[in-house]
Amino acid sequence: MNPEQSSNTGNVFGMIGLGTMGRSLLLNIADSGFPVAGYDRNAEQVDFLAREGEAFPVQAFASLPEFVSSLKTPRAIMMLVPAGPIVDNVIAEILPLLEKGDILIDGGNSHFSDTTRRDAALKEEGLHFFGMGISGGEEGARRGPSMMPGGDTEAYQVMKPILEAVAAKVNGEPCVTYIGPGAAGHFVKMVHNGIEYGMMQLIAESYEIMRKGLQLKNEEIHQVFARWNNGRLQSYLLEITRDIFTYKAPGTEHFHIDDLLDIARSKGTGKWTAQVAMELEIPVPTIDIAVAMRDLSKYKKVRVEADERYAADHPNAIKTGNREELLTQLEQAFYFSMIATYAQGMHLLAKASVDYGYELQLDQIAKIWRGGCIIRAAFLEDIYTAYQQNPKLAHLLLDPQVLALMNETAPGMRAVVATAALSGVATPAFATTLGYFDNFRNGTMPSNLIQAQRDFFGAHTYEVIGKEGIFVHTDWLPDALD
Ligand SMILES: NC(=O)C1=CN([C@@H]2O[C@H](COP(=O)(O)OP(=O)(O)OC[C@H]3O[C@@H](n4cnc5c(N)ncnc54)[C@H](OP(=O)(O)O)[C@@H]3O)[C@@H](O)[C@H]2O)C=CC1
Ligand SMILES: O=C(CO)[C@H](O)[C@H](O)COP(=O)(O)O
Repeated sequence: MNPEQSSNTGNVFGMIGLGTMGRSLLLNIADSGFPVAGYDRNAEQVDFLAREGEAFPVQAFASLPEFVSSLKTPRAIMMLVPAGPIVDNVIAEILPLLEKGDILIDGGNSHFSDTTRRDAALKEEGLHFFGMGISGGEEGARRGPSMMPGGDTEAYQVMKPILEAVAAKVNGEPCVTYIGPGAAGHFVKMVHNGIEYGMMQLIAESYEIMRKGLQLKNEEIHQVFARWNNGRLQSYLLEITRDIFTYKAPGTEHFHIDDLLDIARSKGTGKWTAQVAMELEIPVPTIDIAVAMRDLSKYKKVRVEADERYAADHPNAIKTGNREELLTQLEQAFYFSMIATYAQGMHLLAKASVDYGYELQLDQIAKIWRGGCIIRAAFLEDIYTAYQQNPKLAHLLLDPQVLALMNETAPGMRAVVATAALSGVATPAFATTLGYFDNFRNGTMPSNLIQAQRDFFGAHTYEVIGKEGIFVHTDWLPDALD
């Protein structure tokens, strides 16, 4: 570290990585009147910022030492570079240029275990480090994202005025709050993305029911999503989906959605959510199936071959005399599944809070997700209210208002899953979510049989009703070895 470079004047904030997110967030911060600096290893990005930032208090640098020297001390620097080893490389490059007391923020989608490791290593160097999830995509970063900072509280207090100024606002309140110690911010952002995966899969399955099952045209599908988004299902993801179904590429007469290959890519946050949920033994099946279906989508060649071989025996068109009735049921099924997906995510957060010591306040997390982020939705207001009323709520589905909504929408959910299954329309996320719910509300699961089987073949022992905590073994075939 180099103590020669201390300065009480200069830019109050610096950004490393001037791509989609970094440039947009930096311009947002500059928009609020803070003098800022940006650095990228890519000269084109530096030029782009210099051009776009002409009207703002922004300086763009192609040299890391010059960038660091331009910052007021203690320095506040955020990295918005691709997650993984690149973050470690950037830290290694910048460390010799920093002083004790400087603040380094990782605003990317880093895995929370990397953040835990970096937090410990940078503390040793006398730096204040914090991991912060940012959501909202390019437009959110530029106009107002939802931000999930965790880790060093001292650093958060320094950054708070800037973060609150640039965050999205709901009812005048900023969509940013201190999330918790260590890697809490990145953990919460990861679960946000897991919920995002679940919601996107449910929307895709609704599209499948409409286009293949009901054979609706894109204009009609647009109308349905528009109607949903005007009601209780209102959400950012439905809003953009509605608009996707009106877009025609310049010079073409057809809808662009029909040109897109049906292979869904991913950067990993959904998979990490599913992996961690299994580690923590929290069921998040809607998120699991969303990850699995993105994986299945990649097997295009095999799917096409299977389609040709199986198609005749598995028609997709839904034979219904009443299209409007099915669309009403679909709206209910979507709301039911949406609630269950958020409930799974909140359940995971509650467990991680205990096991990892994150001290999460679920009401505050729901509150900052109401605006700016990709999973913002009218229903987040209900989640916020539920955890405000009962911070110790064991599961969102036990909240009385949420319970009433689940009961009201369950008939539509059952009708959609049954109709789709009988017609051969693939709705794995809807079906899985219903199965999750039906076992969640099941006081006597058939798991006693699994225990009997485990004990039969492996002498794994089991508990007896009324004697929980005492494990016994039975010789299930007493005469077999005689
Ligand atoms: N895009 C989105 O909607 C969202 C992204 N995120 C997360 O934010 C982070 C950034 O994403 P995004 O802005 O989309 O990524 P981009 O790829 O658009 O931008 C990353 C920038 O970082 C630069 N970079 C890479 N390595 C270095 C380095 N060693 N030193 C300096 N600059 C470097 C890249 O330059 P080069 O072109 O040379 O590689 C590029 O300009 C990721 O972790 C992402 O997961 C979070 C929320 C939303
Ligand atoms: O964090 C985000 C939004 O909240 C990013 O857009 C994220 O990269 C999307 O995930 P994936 O690329 O895996 O679909």
